[in-house]
Amino acid sequence: MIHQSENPLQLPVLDVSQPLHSSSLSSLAAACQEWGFFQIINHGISKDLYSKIYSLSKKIFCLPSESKLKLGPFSLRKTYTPHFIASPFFESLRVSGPDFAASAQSSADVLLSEQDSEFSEVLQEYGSKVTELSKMILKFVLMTLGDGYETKYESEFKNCHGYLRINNYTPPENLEEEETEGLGKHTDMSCLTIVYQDEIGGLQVRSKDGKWMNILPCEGTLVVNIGDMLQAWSNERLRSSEHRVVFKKPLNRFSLAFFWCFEDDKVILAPDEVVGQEHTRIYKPFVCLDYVKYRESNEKGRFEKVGFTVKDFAGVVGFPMPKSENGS
Ligand SMILES: O=C(O)CCC(=O)C(=O)O
Ligand SMILES: [Fe+2]
Repeated sequence: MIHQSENPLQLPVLDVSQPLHSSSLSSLAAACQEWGFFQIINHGISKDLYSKIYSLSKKIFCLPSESKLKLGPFSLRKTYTPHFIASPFFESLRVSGPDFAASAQSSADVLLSEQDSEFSEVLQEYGSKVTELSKMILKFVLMTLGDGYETKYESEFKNCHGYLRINNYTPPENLEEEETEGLGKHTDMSCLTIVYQDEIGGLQVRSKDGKWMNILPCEGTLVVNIGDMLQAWSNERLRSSEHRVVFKKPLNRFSLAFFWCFEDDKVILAPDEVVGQEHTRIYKPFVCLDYVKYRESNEKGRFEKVGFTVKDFAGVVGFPMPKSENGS
């Protein structure tokens, strides 16, 4: 394991083509507790695959808004998030697994006139690869909890599923204010998120004492972060950190975020051995889909805004359940 040399944030870089050595495991454990973020290399996703997705997606994002809104939040498919929902400068397209090809094709069929299967083929390839990566990384993350925890994979995580969000950021025409947000601070709802960012940069993670730290792009490196589902399941031994995207320069940014999540009907409850005898349970058990709905049913929560986190939803102390949950 090597460390990124750029300032300011030094996240460990995990070589996922190698078995995990004990020194790597301890830096990974420290990063998962302190930042909830780390990076991976030798992951098998080529720049060429990313570039193909980039150019095909750009064709879609360049279409007029009226066309894209056929997939918008008020349409049947709801796969497109237009500008001004998460931020004025952000739009995204969702592609769901495990049949990424079918999901991508159904969006392409609505938007693109010429029949072409390339978009769905490249997304299937990307989706399958990042799914396998998620499984492997999740096992590594479980190992950071201690000996024997990787066995929890089979009993707890084998029904996880993933979806991809293709994110397109367009800066304001006059970028006067330094650090205009392209995507406001939020935590991810997932167990794990894997992000392929381009060379523009702008991704930041918030430290425990509230400082924004840059996660600089580095060719061949993907960013991995822990999401709320794993934070709750691990009784906060793994951290789901707030992060955001800012424009440092007036340049477009393009990223692929893959969310690896528990199945909808999973009851998330930290196992006793994860909680440990000397700790108290921080979360009440909750059904995964209820949390997703809680976030999505609320204007502020919908786009993963802080204030609608898993702790607000299921934290044990002083966090009332939302109205729909307690029947009032
Ligand atoms: O664009 C990025 O790098 C991050 C995107 C992100 O945080 C998200 O989609 O949840
Ligand atoms: Fe995120």
